[in-house]
Amino acid sequence: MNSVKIIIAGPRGRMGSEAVKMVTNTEHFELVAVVDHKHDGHMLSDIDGFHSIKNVPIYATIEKTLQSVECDVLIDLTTPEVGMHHARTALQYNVRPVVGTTGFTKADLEELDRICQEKKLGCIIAPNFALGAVLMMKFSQMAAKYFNDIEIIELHHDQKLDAPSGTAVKTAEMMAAVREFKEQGHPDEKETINGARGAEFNGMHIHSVRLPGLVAHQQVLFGSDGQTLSIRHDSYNRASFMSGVKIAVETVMKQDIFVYGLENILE
Ligand SMILES: NC(=O)C1=CN([C@@H]2O[C@H](COP(=O)(O)OP(=O)(O)OC[C@H]3O[C@@H](n4cnc5c(N)ncnc54)[C@H](OP(=O)(O)O)[C@@H]3O)[C@@H](O)[C@H]2O)C=CC1
Ligand SMILES: O=C(O)C1=N[C@H](C(=O)O)C[C@H](O)C1
Repeated sequence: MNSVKIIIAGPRGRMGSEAVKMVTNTEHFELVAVVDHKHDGHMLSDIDGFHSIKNVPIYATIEKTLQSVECDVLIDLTTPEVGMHHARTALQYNVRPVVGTTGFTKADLEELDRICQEKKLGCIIAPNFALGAVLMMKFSQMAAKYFNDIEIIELHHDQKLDAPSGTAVKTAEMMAAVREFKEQGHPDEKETINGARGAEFNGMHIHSVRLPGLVAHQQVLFGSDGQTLSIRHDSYNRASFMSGVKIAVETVMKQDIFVYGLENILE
């Protein structure tokens, strides 16, 4: 297999630094550059934590990176506005994006889908790369056919910028596709403190917990007459996401379509 030439945006981040490790430790992957708005012109080996990673240049912008190196795939782990710009630009340069960044709008996803169709290029956006989390979403979707009383509780570290999490939104979308619609809770319920019932999505409620010590966790609660069902997934570190990132990079090289969600590429 030819090696896949990869650029990573956000290499100093919690996820980006783990992705640098995964890519440089994978035989058929080659890290050819990174995008870091704060270290233009440096080498990755100049940065603490990356001293052993040689010959990887840093560019401040995606444009400069794509004009300077030849590459196949962009892995983006930044912020929603930056990630959207990176994905759109990568596709314009015929580079396939694998995006873990969350917080994209429906319009963002539709735009990327449109560009992929025009360019006949693959792009994978996955709100959660942990295989266990993908199963949690799929199991929740299965359960939502039979239990339409549902509450989602997602719990994350307190440095997270977006709420609800991308995973919670994706889970709610997957369940809404099969669930008989129901407005959750009592028809006359009133919040005495704003937000007490969480965010509302298609009649379901999503509760976002932020605490130091947590990494990424989600519980989907189903209720029915005399019974409840809880489906829970926990990520205790960022390495838990990397097998999914690796699969996404391998898959995006063989695809010429837009994919939203890792569940759509797993056997
Ligand atoms: N799909 C999945 O499985 C997962 C997705 N995520 C998502 O991934 C994203 C990143 O999460 P996390 O790693 O925890 O966040 P971090 O804040 O740790 O990392 C984001 C990084 O992006 C950098 N950055 C910001 N702007 C730019 C830019 N213009 N160019 C290059 N780098 C830039 C930041 O640098 P600086 O701080 O110096 O500005 C920072 O190092 C989030 O959206 C999160 O929700 C997280 C975990 C799993
Ligand atoms: O910011 C995080 O940490 C995570 N973000 C993703 C999300 O928003 O769902 C995936 C995972 O939950 C970790």
